[in-house]
Amino acid sequence: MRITKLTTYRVPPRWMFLKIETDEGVVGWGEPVLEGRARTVEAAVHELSEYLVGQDPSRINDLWQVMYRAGFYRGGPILMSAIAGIDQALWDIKGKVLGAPVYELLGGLVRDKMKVYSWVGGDRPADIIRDIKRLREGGFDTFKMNGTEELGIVDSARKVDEAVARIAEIREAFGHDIEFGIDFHGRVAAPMAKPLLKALEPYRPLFVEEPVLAEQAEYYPRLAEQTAIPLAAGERMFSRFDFKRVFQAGGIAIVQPDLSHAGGITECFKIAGMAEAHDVAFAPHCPLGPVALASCLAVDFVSHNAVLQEQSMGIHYNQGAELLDFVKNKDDFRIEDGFINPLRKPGLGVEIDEERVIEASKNPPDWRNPVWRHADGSVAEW
Ligand SMILES: O=C(O)C(=O)C[C@@H](O)[C@H](O)CO
Ligand SMILES: [Mg+2]
Repeated sequence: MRITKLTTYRVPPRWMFLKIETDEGVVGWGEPVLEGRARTVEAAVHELSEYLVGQDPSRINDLWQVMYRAGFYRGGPILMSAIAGIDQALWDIKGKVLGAPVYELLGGLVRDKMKVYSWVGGDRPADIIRDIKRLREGGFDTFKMNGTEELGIVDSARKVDEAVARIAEIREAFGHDIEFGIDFHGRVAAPMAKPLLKALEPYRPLFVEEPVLAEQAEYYPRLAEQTAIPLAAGERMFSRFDFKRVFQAGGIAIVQPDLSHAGGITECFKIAGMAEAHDVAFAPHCPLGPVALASCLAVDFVSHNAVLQEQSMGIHYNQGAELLDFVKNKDDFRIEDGFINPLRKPGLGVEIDEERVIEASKNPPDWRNPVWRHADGSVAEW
C-alpha cells in the first residue's frame, strides 16, 4: 500500500481535518490543528506531504521519526501539531486495513468506559452555576472552568478574592456532589500562583491546570510543595522531550498532552507510559473536534493512569459548529452518566461526513483568540 494524497480542510469552529488517501482506497482521517494557527499547521502538513506521498502508511513509527528528526529543526507547537494529525490518520488507516479499533492495536482495553468532563463558563468565568446545573441534568458531575480574568504579574487581594468567591459559590451550591478543575490558563504568573493556590485550597478543587505558563515549569515543584491541590499541565508541551523535564522535576500530578499538538497517538501513548512510571495521571487536553477526541480515547482506553478526558461539547469556543457536526456515527460518542464508551469501529472509530466537511471548508473561519490588555494597555495573557 502507498500514500497517494493528503488533503486538508479548515472548518468551523477552528478545526482542521486531514484526509490521507492510499492507492488501495483506504482513507484515514486526522485533525492537525493549533487553535488560531490553522493555516500555519496546514502549510507544515503539506511540506511534510512531499516526503509522505509514495510511502507505505503501515510504517507509522518510521514515518513519525522521519517527520520529527529529518528536518533538523524539531518540536514546538506547529510541527508537532502537523505530525499529530498525520499520525492520527496513519493509525486510522492501519486499523481499517487490519479491521481493528486502534485501542486493540495498542494492546486492548484497560477499562470499560472513560470518565469525561465538560467546560463551564467562558473566557470570563461567568454563568458557571447555570452551566453546571444544566450539565448535571445531562449526567455530568465533573467540570472545568477558567480561574481568573486578566491578572497582573502582581495583583490585588481583591482579584484573588473575586476568583475565590466564584469557587466558594460553586461549593455552596453543589457541595462535593461535583468535582471541578480550575484552569489558570497561563493567566497567572508565578508571584500570584502562590496566593491563589493558598486561597483556593479550602475548596479542594480536583486540580488546578497550568498553574503557571509552561515556560515557567521550574515553579511546578515549588508550588506543589506549598499546596495539596493536584497541579495539572501539558497542553503547551509538545513531545516526550518537553515532558521528561517535568517528570524529572516533579510537582505535576496530572499531565494533559493534546493528541493534536503533541505528536499524535504514537507520541502521547509514550508520554502516558512515562507518566505512569512517575505515578502521574494522564488526562489529555481536547477542546477540539471529533478526530482529536477519538485519538485521545484510543490512548485513554489502553492507559492504566488515564483518569479524565476533556471533550468540547458545548465549549465556549465552538461557535459555528459543534463537536459531532461532521460525524456520521454520532451515537458512538454518547456520554452516559459522565462516561463515554470505546469507539469500536476499525481505526479511530469516527465516520467523517466528508460532504459536510467539504462544504464547510469552502468558507473557513480564521479563528483567533482575543488579544487581552491590562488597564494600563499592556498585553494580558488570555
Ligand atoms: O481546554 C483547555 O484546557 C484550554 O486551555 C483551552 C485552550 O487550550 C484553547 O483551546 C486555546 O485556544
Ligand atoms: Mg487549559
